[in-house]
Amino acid sequence: MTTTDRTSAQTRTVQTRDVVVIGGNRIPFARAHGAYATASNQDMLTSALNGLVARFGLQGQRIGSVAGGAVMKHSKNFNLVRESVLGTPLDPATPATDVQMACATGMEAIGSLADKIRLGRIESGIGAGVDSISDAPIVVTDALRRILMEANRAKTPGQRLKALAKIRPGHLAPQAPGVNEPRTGMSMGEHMAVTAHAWGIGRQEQDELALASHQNLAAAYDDGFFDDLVTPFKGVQRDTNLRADSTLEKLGKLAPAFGRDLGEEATMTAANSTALTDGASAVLLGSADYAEAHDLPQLATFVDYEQAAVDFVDGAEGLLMAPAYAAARMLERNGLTFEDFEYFEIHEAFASTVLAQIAAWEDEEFCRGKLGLDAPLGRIDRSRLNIHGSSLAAGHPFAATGGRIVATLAKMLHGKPGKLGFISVCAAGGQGITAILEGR
Ligand SMILES: CC(=O)SCCNC(=O)CCNC(=O)[C@H](O)C(C)(C)COP(=O)(O)OP(=O)(O)OC[C@H]1O[C@@H](n2cnc3c(N)ncnc32)[C@H](O)[C@@H]1OP(=O)(O)O
Repeated sequence: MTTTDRTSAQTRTVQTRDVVVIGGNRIPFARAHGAYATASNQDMLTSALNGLVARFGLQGQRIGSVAGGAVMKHSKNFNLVRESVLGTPLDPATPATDVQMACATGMEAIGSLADKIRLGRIESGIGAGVDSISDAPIVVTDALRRILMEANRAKTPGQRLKALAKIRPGHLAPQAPGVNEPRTGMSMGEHMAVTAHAWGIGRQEQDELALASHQNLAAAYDDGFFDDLVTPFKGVQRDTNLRADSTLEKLGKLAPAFGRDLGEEATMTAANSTALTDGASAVLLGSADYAEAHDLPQLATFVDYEQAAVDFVDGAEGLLMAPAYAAARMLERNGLTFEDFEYFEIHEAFASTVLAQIAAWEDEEFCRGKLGLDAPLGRIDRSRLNIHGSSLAAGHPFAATGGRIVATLAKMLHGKPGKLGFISVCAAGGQGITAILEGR
């Protein structure tokens, strides 16, 4: 495709080209405070990158750019991705960028790299993400922070002691880490409980979706689908959250975890919500020329992606509903409808997130009033949804989920030229990303 890029000084023609997904890799995801309790973000990300390097023979190569990040990050990890790259056999001249867009971090990293490749700025890129709940940074009180900074600036031992002597027991209370929205103080789960209730999403359908996620993921592992996508880490072979033996009956007995103030109408449990998880993923992208020159597979084309954000603070919209808007804009731009897609990968932040997005796309009033369409956006064929499992079963190490999804979908589309796959990932802050892949 050719586009004209006008600047004040000159007019130049920009040649854009296909971006191909070459393949992905991740470590198995592990429930928080479990198998990876002593692993850091850097340990996990380095391991996921090393797996990718080994799989595609990238040793010694200078990759155009590595972009990625973590949602929960220690301040010492200001250059997390660069430090992780330096722990791999990639050429140390490979630049790296830390990206952050909450649970859409991995998708944003991959999407922005795809744009750079499309424009010819780089030939290859690795989009990556990692998160550790087990190693979440613990924040101290403002008062203690100020005292420690003063002690740090002290020029003599006496000054340092004088500063430290100001510490009082009350200053030592740690601030517990949490997945709360700063503007509302509510957790993601509590926000989603409000949205699920507003959309009338029932307990049974949430439990069914959760059960299907576990069954599909277990089947995919058993069929060997993940043999080339997941490398063992710390002796773990499969995602530790996966429960192949779940039943609808067991799920139906669980007490509500969120929205308890709704009483009998509370529907969200530990099983139909994602578990707190540790893990990392990485995806290799390139121009078709790069893939050909290095004799690398071309699983799918990364066609397009779209960000959206909603105003959830005033309650006008659900916190995790931004992908509803991104999808409408992205489909319109590409002249597509849901009927054109072979597969749908919708991140299961909660079962109700998936179901509320689907309900919104089918709802005439929402689509006319909020999306500005003449009719509902369309139906999603549920037999094509998350067919190899998703976050409810695999777990959701926030920034690593985008890479898991892109690698899974690209592999599903491989050998199906022209077939399309749809991705939706919601994120904290009322944000979200959707994307389109096309089989090659
Ligand atoms: C943009 C986004 O992605 S937003 C999403 C961001 N992520 C989040 O907000 C994380 C949300 N999740 C959480 O906070 C936590 O996982 C919670 C609160 C839901 C649950 O936490 P916990 O209570 O520690 O969960 P736990 O694993 O102990 O499960 C509770 C019970 O449910 C049971 N259970 C959980 N899943 C299943 C299952 N699939 N099948 C059967 N039983 C299950 C457990 O066995 C446990 O039973 P027990 O009490 O008899 O031992």
